[in-house]
Amino acid sequence: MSSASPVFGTGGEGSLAPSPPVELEPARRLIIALDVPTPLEAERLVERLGDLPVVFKIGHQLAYTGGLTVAERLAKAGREVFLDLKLHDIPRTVEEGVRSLAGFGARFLTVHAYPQTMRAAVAGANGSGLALLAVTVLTSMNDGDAAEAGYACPVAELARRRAADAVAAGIGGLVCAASEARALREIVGPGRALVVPGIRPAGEAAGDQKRVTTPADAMRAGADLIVVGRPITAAPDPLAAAQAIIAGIAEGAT
Ligand SMILES: O=C(O)c1cc(=O)[nH]c(=O)n1[C@@H]1O[C@H](COP(=O)(O)O)[C@@H](O)[C@H]1O
Repeated sequence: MSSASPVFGTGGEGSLAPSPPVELEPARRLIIALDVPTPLEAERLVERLGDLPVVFKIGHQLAYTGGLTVAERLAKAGREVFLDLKLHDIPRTVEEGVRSLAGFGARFLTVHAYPQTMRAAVAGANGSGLALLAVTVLTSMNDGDAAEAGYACPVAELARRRAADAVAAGIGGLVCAASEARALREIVGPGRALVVPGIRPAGEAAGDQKRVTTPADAMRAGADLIVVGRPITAAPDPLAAAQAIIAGIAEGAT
């Protein structure tokens, strides 16, 4: 296992192999969402966070203003990078898109948990170091939102179904809410990463998130890594906010 893959080994299939999780220091379990408008602001934020060995996530907001270049620079500097592009398209487009993204040196890439999409992504990532994470049900959704989108089952059941589909497709990890983490662990076993967004330190505004949990509770529920955006990016002192969250990770992991 290389130092660039501290959580789980790569399966050589573009996914994470079901191997035992490795002990990780708490900071390595924190994924910070660089949800800012420009590469310059992203780089300033990274600088303010100093040498904390966190994972940096680049999503839609930053990717469309040059964020892939930021990803490449961070990866070249030895930082862990997560491309959160949530791919979902016809199989060929997904497979070739993943193949193109494999060149940026990122460690993680998200796709939506549709069987056809996941199989195509696994094919595209084959032979690269890119670990695929399938987004089960967005943490901004509750049962009412799932019904509005045409799903006849609660989000917890939809997440379970998608987790099973992800295992069948050979995907190595899932993005899920902490409320589903225990049930999904039963489905995916110990070797696949559970990545949990919707994290709010006690007392912080949920904003558009509907299935939220504190850092410590997410770890207690079985998260391998947690994703945090606004509680850090909007904090007056992002480094202090990140350190408080890392303390919560350590508390929940013991
Ligand atoms: O894939 C993700 O990272 C993701 C999945 C999900 O279900 N919910 C979710 O919030 N995210 C991402 O996690 C981050 C959460 O940001 P905050 O709500 O600001 O902490 C955002 O970048 C979202 O795009």
